[in-house]
Parts: sequence; structure tokens; C-alpha cells
Amino acid sequence: MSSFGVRLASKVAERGSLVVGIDPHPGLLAAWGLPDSARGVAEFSRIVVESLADLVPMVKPQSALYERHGSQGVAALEDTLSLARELGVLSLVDAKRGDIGSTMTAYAEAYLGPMSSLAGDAVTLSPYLGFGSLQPALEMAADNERGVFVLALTSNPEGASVQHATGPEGRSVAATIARDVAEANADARRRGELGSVGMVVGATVGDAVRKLGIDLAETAAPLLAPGVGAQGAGPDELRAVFGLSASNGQLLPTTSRAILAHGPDPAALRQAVFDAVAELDSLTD
Ligand SMILES: O=C(O)c1cc(=O)[nH]c(=O)n1[C@@H]1O[C@H](COP(=O)(O)O)[C@@H](O)[C@H]1O
Repeated sequence: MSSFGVRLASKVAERGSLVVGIDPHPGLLAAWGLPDSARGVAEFSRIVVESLADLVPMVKPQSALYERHGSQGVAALEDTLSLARELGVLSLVDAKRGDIGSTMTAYAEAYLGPMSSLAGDAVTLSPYLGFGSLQPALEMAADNERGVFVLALTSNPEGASVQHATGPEGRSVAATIARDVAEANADARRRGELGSVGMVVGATVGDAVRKLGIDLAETAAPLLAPGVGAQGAGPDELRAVFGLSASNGQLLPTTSRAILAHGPDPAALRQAVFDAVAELDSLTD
């Protein structure tokens, strides 16, 4: 195998950059004629993965929507990850974990450990206990050729109150996270590769990247951009956030409900992805 960043870059080169989130909300389960249960969530996820595994570089199951069904829901998440692996699509477990270092080690084992059934190819992490507290996860990811995506500028309007706040040295929290991500990816950057430590930068954050003086190219990070579709962002908003770097191979727009609303017919799900990709292609026009 090779590093997560290299594997991701090669999938993106083959299939484009749109990541589809698997968010089995109760309303979607009902619309698909499925029960709001672990069995419903498992069936929903199977249909999404089987329909899209050859079309998109990575799927992103939202852990909370499995956890709400207890241990059987978590088992459905494990089955989803194993099906994704079998069908050759990368998986990013959206669990947004973060804790003190000693506890982080346990989360790292759960989501990035070599033998863990809950480990996909990558996991989302929250750095708000301090970026350094994520170190056990960064190490576990590197040891197992897996990746992490660290929240920096989230797509929700409440995020700015923490992420734009300025520390004593005059740098914003988000810019400090970007600096730490750049340091973690320094070796990959020197090799001219995409790093395995990704960053989440919402498609809805407007001019925050520029305003906070963040150099996204410098981070060498894959940039997960949620907020596309149901949260209102499209190509114009992505262009406003990422500018020309939109086409430099780092950007991974991600959308969940806007695609999932077209299920459960596999052909309709695939068409929704084709349509979303065509719309996003206007970014590079
Ligand atoms: O890490 C994420 O994926 C994430 C970060 C963020 O800043 N905003 C955000 O919406 N997300 C996740 O992305 C998905 C967005 O879903 P839709 O709004 O349906 O496209 C949800 O699973 C969110 O939890």
C-alpha cells in the first residue's frame, strides 16, 4: 500500500473529487421506504455504496446516524466500511473525535488501528482540545497508511466564534490549525505529494480563508469542503472560499442529503452524482 494522501490523489485522478456523505437521517430512511432502525440504516448504506463505489473517490458515513441505533447501528457502520473496502472506494468515518492524549490513543485505535473493524481509510478529528492532543491519532494514521481530516473552518455559522478567535500571538485558531497541519504534512509536501493529514474547510465560509491569512496550498492537505447542496453552497461559494486553488488537486467538495434525496433507485443516485459533478466542473471553467 501507499500513504493515504497518495491513494486519495490517485482515486481523485481517476474519478474526480466529489465525496458523497452517507447520512441516513430518519426522513431519508422514510423516503426510501426503509425502517428507522439499524436494519434500515444498513440497507440504506448498502444501496449507496453499491450504487456509487465505482463513481466517487471516497464515501463519508456520518457516525452519529449509525450510533443512534446503538450497537446494531455501529455494526451497520462496520459492515458499510467493509463493503466500501471490498468494492474499491475509500471511506472516511465522520466521527469528529477529539480528547486528551491518553483517551485520544483509544480513539486512534478504534478508528485508525490496524485490526479495528471501525477503521475506514480516514476519520474526522476535532482539534479544539489543542492540535497536539491529536498526536496519537496522527501517529496511528501514519503507521497504518490511513488519514485524518482535522476541523479548521466548519460549515456551520456558529463555528466562527471559536475558529476566527485570535490567540495571544495574533493568529486565529483556524490559521494555527492550518499551520500545524502544514507541519504534519511537511514531508509529503517536500516529496510533491498530497499529505495524509486533511483539513475541513466548509464551502460556506466565504472570505474567511483569505481574511485569516491561511495559505491552503502550503498545508499540502486534502481539503474536505462540506456545505455543498443542502447547506446552500455551490460552485460560486466554493470559488469564493478556495479561489483558483479549487482546481489544484487538494479540494474535495462533499455533499450528503442533496445526493441521497434521489435514492433509493441506484440509477437516480448515479445521475445525481453526474449532475453534481457537472455543476462543480464549472469551477474550473
Ligand atoms: O466533517 C464534516 O464532514 C462536516 C464538517 C462541517 O464543517 N460541516 C458539515 O456539515 N460536516 C458534515 O458533512 C455532512 C453534511 O451533510 P449535508 O448537509 O446533507 O450535505 C454532515 O454529515 C455533517 O456532519
